[in-house]
Amino acid sequence: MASPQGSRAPLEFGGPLGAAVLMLLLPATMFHLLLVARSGPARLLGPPPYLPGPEVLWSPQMLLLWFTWLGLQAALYLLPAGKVAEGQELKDKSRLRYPINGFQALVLTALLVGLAVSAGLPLGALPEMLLPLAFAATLTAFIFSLLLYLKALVAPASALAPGGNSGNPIYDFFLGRELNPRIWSFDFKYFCELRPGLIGWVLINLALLMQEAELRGSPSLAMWLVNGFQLLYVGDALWHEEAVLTTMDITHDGFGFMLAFGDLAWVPFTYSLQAQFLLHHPQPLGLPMASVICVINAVGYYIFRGANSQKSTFRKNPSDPRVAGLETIPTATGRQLLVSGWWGMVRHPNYLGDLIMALAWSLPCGVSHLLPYFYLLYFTALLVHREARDEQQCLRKYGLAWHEYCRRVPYRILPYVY
Ligand SMILES: NC(=O)C1=CN([C@@H]2O[C@H](COP(=O)(O)OP(=O)(O)OC[C@H]3O[C@@H](n4cnc5c(N)ncnc54)[C@H](OP(=O)(O)O)[C@@H]3O)[C@@H](O)[C@H]2O)C=CC1
Ligand SMILES: CC(C)CCC[C@@H](C)[C@H]1CC=C2C3=C(CC[C@@]21C)[C@@]1(C)CC[C@H](O)C[C@@H]1CC3
Repeated sequence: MASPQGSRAPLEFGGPLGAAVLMLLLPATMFHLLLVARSGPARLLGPPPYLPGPEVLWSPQMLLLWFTWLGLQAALYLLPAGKVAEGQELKDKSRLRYPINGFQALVLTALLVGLAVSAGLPLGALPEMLLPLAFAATLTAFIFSLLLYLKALVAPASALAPGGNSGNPIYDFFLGRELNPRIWSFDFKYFCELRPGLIGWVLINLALLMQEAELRGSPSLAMWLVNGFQLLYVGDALWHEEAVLTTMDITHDGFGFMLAFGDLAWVPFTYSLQAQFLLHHPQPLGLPMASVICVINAVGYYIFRGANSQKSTFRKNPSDPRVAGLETIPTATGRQLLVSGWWGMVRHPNYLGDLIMALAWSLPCGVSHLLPYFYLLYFTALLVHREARDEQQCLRKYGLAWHEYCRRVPYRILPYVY
């Protein structure tokens, strides 16, 4: 089948075989991590301590809890709080509208959870429920992706994504066929990208901190750091929610298993791995080392936020005094590319900042185990692959001007190395 533009889009992620392997490997990896994080040896590459049977994974109560969580986040999404933003222009020249109230959703969730805990909700019991909850999230992702695939069968061609319409059902199920699947104004991809998973990640971290306090009298310094750093990251993402409207996930990728599983299951249950590890493997951390780690996180955040804000300020208004003095390359599309400031240092300064923060999230867990460094390893692979995909898209968009940018800024993520 031809892509919506009329020409075949190149297959990504290793084509149908790659997609099939990833659909098995990603959930298996997530369950492996959940199991080994609580095991004594906590070996990333060793076998899991046991294979959980259906009685451990399947629980109607946990399924209900999971749907209550999704329902709460959906209700907060629909609250008429905050502004409404327009997305990028679509092929038919229209623009979709999106509510920008993710930060309010985070604050309201915190208030509701605070109230529930003071009324006796045992949040510290959540760590014991991670396996059945992760199973419920994975099942939801599979069923949801199937429904999205079926919905795309009746969607107009103009609603299809450039990538996930190869005609191969496995590949298209994985990548997602429809670009912005919606029911009325409820945008499924945008909702999933930022709300249930990211806020769920923070909530799981908090539950692990409370459980540690129950077990050991008070949370450890390492646990405080991991919770603080990751809360900053999630708070920042929701505060700058509008920026997600220009990411390739929203503008280019369809909504299929990759993003449904990534957003709903992978993010909350694997991104909380460091806090899971710390609950079961307490690590001594002195103030001098903690201070060094805080500085590393601050440097990473400074680069990440500086680069992201510089680009979004420039894209909104190139004459803004904060960016007007920067050097640019004109492109045939009428848009310009920044070639000085953060975007003159490497072609993806925001990825560099993100990776430095990833290192700071693992360091509180010490160096005795590889397991807490899983996020750093996975994230490096994800960003290297993502950078290559973005590069291809920019080459198609900007042609010669992109070649000129690559000549002027030769390094992709790490200056003088890569
Ligand atoms: N924690 C996680 O799991 C993940 C985090 N992230 C983070 O999310 C954020 C968004 O990442 P992502 O969506 O991948 O991409 P970017 O925010 O880096 O956006 C890439 C786009 O920026 C524009 N651009 C590239 N170079 C220039 C330039 N020199 N001047 C002006 N514009 C330029 C191009 O789009 P155009 O020209 O059309 O504007 C390009 O397609 C990043 O900070 C990343 O680290 C991303 C993925 C996963
Ligand atoms: C499991 C798969 C291999 C890949 C799944 C990818 C998803 C987990 C990520 C794709 C893009 C993401 C973005 C973010 C979180 C992870 C996913 C959903 C952010 C929201 C993280 C915070 C940043 O400030 C913005 C990011 C946008 C992209």
